[in-house]
Amino acid sequence: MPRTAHTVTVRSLTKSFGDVQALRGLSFSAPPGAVTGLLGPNGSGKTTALRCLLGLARPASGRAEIGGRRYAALPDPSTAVGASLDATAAHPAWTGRRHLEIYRRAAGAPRRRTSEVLEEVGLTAAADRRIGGYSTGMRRRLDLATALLGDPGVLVLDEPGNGLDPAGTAWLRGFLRARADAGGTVLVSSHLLAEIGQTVDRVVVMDRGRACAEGPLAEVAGDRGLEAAFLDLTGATGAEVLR
Ligand SMILES: Nc1ncnc2c1ncn2[C@@H]1O[C@H](COP(=O)(O)OP(=O)(O)OP(=O)(O)O)[C@@H](O)[C@H]1O
Repeated sequence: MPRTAHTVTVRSLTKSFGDVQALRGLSFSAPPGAVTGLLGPNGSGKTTALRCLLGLARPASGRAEIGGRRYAALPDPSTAVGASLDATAAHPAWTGRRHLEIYRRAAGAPRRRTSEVLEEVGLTAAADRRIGGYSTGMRRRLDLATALLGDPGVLVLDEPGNGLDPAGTAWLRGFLRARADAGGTVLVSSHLLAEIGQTVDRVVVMDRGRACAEGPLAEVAGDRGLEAAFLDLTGATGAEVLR
C-alpha cells in the first residue's frame, strides 16, 4: 500500500489561455488519509489545476506543490504521485500487460509491479487481451493501474468515475477509500455530485477558477445536501449539474 503520503498544496494559482482566465487565485489543500474531491461546473478550471499540479501546464503565478515541492522538483516523481488524466494514451493494439510493462520501465519500478497493479485493479484475467477490445471500465482500470506502478503516496485522478457502470463505480469507491484508509492522499476531480457525495471525505468547490468552499463534506454540504450547496455556491443551473 501507499508509501509516505504528502499533502497537496495549491496556493493563489493563476493561469490564462488567451482571454480566458482558467485559474484566478485558486487555493486548496488535500491531506494524506483522505479522499478530497475537487468539484466544479464544466470549465471551472479543475483539469487546468490538476495539470499545473502535475507539471503539465505552467501557472502564471502561485504554487502547486506535493509535499512542499513542485512536481518538477520531486526527486522520484513516480513514487511520489500517480496520476490519471483523461488523455492517457493507451495503444489499442497493445495488451494491457504490454502497456503497463512499458510504463513500468519508464518509471523505473521493479518487475513485480506489473502483476501487482493488474491484481490491484482487478484486470489480471484481461491482461493479455488487446486494449482495443477493452470496455470503458476496463480502460479506466488500466489508467489506474498505470498510475499505481510507482506505488505512489499521492493519487491525482481527473474524473475517474466517468463512463463507469454501477459495479465499476462501486469498485472505484472502495478502491479510493482503501487508498485513503491506508494513509494515501487521494485527489479526484468530478462534476458527478451524486457519485462524489458517496466517495469523498473533503470537498473543494471551484467556481470560475477559484475555490469558493473547502472543508469536510458534511460541513460544506450542510443540511441542504451537496447538490443544493453546489448550486448556491457556483450559481450553476440544475441542467448544468446534470450535464
Ligand atoms: N489548452 C487550452 N486552450 C484554451 N483554453 C483552455 C485550454 N485548456 C482549458 N481551457 C479553458 O480554460 C477553462 C477551464 O478549463 P478546464 O478544462 O480546466 O475546466 P474543467 O473544470 O476541468 O471543465 P470540465 O468539467 O468541462 O472538464 C475553460 O474555459 C477552458 O475552455
